[in-house]
Amino acid sequence: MTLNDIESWRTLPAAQQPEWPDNEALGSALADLRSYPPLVFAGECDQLRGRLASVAKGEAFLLQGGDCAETFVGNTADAIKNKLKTLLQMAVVLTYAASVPVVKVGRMAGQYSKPRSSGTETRDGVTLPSYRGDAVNELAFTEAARMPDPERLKRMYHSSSATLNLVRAFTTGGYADLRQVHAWNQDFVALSPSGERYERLAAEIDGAMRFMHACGTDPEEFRTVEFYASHEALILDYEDALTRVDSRTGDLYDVSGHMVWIGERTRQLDGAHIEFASRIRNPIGVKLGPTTSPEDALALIDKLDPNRDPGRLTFIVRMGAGKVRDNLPALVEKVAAAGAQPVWVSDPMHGNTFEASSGHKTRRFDDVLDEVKGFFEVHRALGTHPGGIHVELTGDDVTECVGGGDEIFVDDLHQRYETACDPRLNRSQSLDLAFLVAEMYRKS
Ligand SMILES: O=C[C@H](O)[C@H](O)COP(=O)(O)O
Ligand SMILES: C=C(OP(=O)(O)O)C(=O)O
Repeated sequence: MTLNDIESWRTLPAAQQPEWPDNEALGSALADLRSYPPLVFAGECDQLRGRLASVAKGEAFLLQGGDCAETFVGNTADAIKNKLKTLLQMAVVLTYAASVPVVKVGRMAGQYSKPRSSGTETRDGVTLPSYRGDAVNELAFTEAARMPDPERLKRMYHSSSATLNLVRAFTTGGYADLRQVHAWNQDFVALSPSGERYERLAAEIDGAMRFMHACGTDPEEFRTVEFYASHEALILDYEDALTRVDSRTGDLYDVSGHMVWIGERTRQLDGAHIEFASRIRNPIGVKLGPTTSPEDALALIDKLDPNRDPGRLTFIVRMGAGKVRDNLPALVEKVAAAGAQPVWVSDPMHGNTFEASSGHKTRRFDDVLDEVKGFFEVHRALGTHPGGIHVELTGDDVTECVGGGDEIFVDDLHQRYETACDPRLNRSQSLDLAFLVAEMYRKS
């Protein structure tokens, strides 16, 4: 393969791309990006594909989560640590309570662009381009802020690099050591019912580890955590500029993240995004919304995973709590009958968004839970593996989704509504979800 092989997407329609006002400035930003070092190593992408192959075979569970939209100003040490801590706590709950190895993938270090329902936003009679993520423009509602600026693509690279650097330090430098299982919860235990529940589980894990230590076993695996980065491959110019030929194999890898996914709005079979994804060797996710037909799913498999490589393709199902039980079975059945074995993951967020009476875009925790339940029920009935969850969450105590054990009401939403795009589960709601999913997993 040569870098020319990645360019085939350019001849096809590419949905949801920014309208850059200055092509010369875009060209210059892309040239800089092409000269930058990779953010991840192709070998790590292969390793993740191996882990996802275990998920596809029913031997592990995928936990994928993070912000709806990362932002440059929100990319602080505390925010990264809190998100990572939340994901580690969820993983511990799932690993211990469901007794299943958990593959940990952040929606982090690259989640800077957003597809939008409408290209423009109108407020008080003023219409401006929609916010498309910090990689493109700014959230502030002014003409200057909403103007796409390709220099932002370089900031996306640098912010992703900084996040990855800290995440790698935390996950290999001692912070993620399983002996810290209590420490991750210290600031939280007294604050929420799920924090207390977690504390009890952490005490059991502590006991088990002391027992193993006393027996002379102190596995190295407890000291570090394997953690991967993923984001939506939305802005194809950026992903293209970060694609490299792997010197080991000669294959193409998008080294902007370990795993990338194609969203519900850009997964057209004859579109540029699927073409781009078909050319790279990274593990690929594709969102499947409620209108997906079995034929769509099979065609996606033929295009993206013609060799039926377990771990190559993850279907991220986001149908909505009211639809998943009706629409998912035909997909899973036909895909299995065709001999394919993608990873099946539930995204219980994107099909359950609504506008609250307060005007905030929100989601009900109960709907989120119900969609995951429906997803598990379908797989249980068909004898297939409910491979994981994909969740929009933050480690901060925001008030963006209603419900949860530490209940948030519509009237609370204004208190800490901080997302740049869609509502995320806060830390308490995320842990609640992990406990409930662990129960479902055990039963299935
Ligand atoms: O995260 C997903 C989409 O980008 C988001 O739901 C789009 O939101 P919109 O419908 O407000 O454009
Ligand atoms: C845009 C997203 O989701 P979907 O493509 O499923 O709407 C997302 O996950 O950020």
